Amino acid sequence: MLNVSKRVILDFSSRLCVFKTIKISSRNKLTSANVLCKYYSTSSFIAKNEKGKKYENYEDIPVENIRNFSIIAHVDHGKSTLADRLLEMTGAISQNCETSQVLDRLQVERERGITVKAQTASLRYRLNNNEYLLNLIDTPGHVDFSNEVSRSLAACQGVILLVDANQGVQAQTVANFYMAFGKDLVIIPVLNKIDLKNADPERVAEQLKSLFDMNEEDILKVSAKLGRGVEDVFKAIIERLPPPPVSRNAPFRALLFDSWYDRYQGAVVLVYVADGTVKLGDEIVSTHSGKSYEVKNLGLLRPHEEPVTKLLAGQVGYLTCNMRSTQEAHIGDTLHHNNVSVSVLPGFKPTSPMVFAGVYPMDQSQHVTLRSAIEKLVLNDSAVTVTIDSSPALGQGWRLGFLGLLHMEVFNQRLEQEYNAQAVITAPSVTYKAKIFGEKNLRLYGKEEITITNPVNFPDPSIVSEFFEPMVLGTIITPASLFYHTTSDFSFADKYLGPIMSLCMDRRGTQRSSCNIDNHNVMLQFLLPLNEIVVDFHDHLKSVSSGYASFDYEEYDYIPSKLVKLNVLLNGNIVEELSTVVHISKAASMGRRVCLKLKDIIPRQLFQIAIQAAVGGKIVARETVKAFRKDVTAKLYGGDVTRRMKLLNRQAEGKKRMKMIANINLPRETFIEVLKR
Ligand SMILES: Nc1nc2c(ncn2[C@@H]2O[C@H](COP(=O)(O)OP(=O)(O)OP(=O)(O)O)[C@@H](O)[C@H]2O)c(=O)[nH]1
Repeated sequence: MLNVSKRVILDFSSRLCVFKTIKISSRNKLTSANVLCKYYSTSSFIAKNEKGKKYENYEDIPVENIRNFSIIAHVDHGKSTLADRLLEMTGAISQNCETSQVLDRLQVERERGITVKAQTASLRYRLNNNEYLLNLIDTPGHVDFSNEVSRSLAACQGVILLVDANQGVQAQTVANFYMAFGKDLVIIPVLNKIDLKNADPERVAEQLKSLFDMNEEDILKVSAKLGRGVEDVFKAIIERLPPPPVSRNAPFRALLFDSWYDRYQGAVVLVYVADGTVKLGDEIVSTHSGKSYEVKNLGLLRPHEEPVTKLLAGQVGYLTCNMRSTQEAHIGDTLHHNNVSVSVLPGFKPTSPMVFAGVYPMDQSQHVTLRSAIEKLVLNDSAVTVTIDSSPALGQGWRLGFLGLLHMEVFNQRLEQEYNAQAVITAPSVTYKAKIFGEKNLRLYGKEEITITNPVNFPDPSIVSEFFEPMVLGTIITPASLFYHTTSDFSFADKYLGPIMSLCMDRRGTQRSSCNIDNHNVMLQFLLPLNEIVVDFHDHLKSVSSGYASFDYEEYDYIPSKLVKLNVLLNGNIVEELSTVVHISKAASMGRRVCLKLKDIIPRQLFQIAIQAAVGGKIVARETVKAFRKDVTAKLYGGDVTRRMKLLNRQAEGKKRMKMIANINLPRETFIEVLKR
């Protein structure tokens, strides 16, 4: 029966279908009895250990007293704040701890107020005289980091689905719910921020009931900020979540689900011990690479590193074993003892980068520094793909693949802040495909269908029979009022709905479905070209909806599309780094916008700069940056007009020479800025 609901999720690309099917099946008592009850269940898993026993070591805590869980939520719904409260209430951090959001350790996370990297903390908690080890895995909320969420869930048996009681269910909440539901995890629904004046927990609970078939009595209401109701969260974790399904007597095997780089220890890997025990000095093997290592350090994160001598089944902890290169710590790998065969744990679907951009050193003398910074950062952020690239203007560099634009910006910021490496990042582009024809061309490319990750490699359209571009299925949740004109006819009339629809249409979107999730909120689904949403779609959506609409997307497919390469020319020279691939219908408007943007960004120089946008040989837009005028005749006191002309002619000649040899300096931000609308 579990398979019924899982298949439903896989079979239907539209989430709306999923909602309906789950509802139908639960009505038919198909899933309600077996699947849905998992997160409604209040049957106790409380361990029957000796009452009142306090364990001295983590090793003494039996598997029945371990719970592995994650907090998932839409961005800013309060995951990190709730994590702070859980840490405080278990004594892992002190109550007057200066820095809030303890698990948001990166500088970029604190500055931007977002979680980028999933963090872990092992908490000791006492309930009814029993001591428990609760492993909390904090996850990021932004859609660009959903790979971190999915990895964290692999080590968990349940999740806290946190929803802001003021904002209600958002697009990411829906995505997160289905991610956890698809993995068959126990889901504890928690409404947060009930202290807010505008909080409406009843309305949000209704949304959870109507969208996910949840029971009113299972929904917890808390204020993570004030700590109100947080005790109930602990209780629910212990009572509703099962202990990890592991065996301490079986041979050791562990899932490697995260890693980071430490200057002194090399790669530190985070593991979930699925069976057996691993001790300091043990010889372990990576199933992925077949390499063997000696275990050097073991420990739990509380959330600071606390060394232990062994890690036991059910525990989540860190391990170092002299893994040096970035490739060695393979996310999703199974580690086991040398010469002991074990079955491999299910890994993860490799994440595919959505956005590609060139990364170059500010000048070639910084190449080595930047290379080592990228290598180290990639170890912490395995979603980034790296290939070597070079550009006539920027020299030797790399082409990096990211999960989205925020991911790219965060990567760049981390390069600067954590590794002091300055980089120039070129205009981001998505991956296109093209079908080549002609025997000679097929021989040249070696295959019929080629992938284009860099506009520089855009093939000549005369040898291409068809181009393809990637599409995504976008889900938007926005407030809207429902007005009934007559009993049989109704229509939406709302100040946000219209602008959102036109934004999606403008981005070449096609509407797939719409449904109202309660009397105030509508969920829309659009098929959108990925290229149209990577750069600034989210910002525009927020601005047309006064910040209320939320957006999430999932990969869809490649569809045939009329694509062209838009070149940017400065004084007649193509600047390849600014080239983009666009839909033919957008070439002229995009060209105009890019030219206008460049006109604003490029500083005025002593000579005139012609900015042009061209498709093939056709100029589609042009702007001019006027030269600075220097009054070379200022020092003349009267005198003959020929003297004046002589000075002006000399100046004109100088300018002409300068234009020919001029190397126009573009500010670093240019490459990303020009693409924003
Ligand atoms: N009033 C009120 N504010 C809260 C509560 N919980 C969190 N906040 C505030 O909501 C904002 C976002 O909280 P975070 O904990 O950073 O949210 P998050 O979900 O971790 O955000 P991301 O890491 O970006 O996904 C912060 O300003 C918090 O102070 C609450 O219970 N009540």
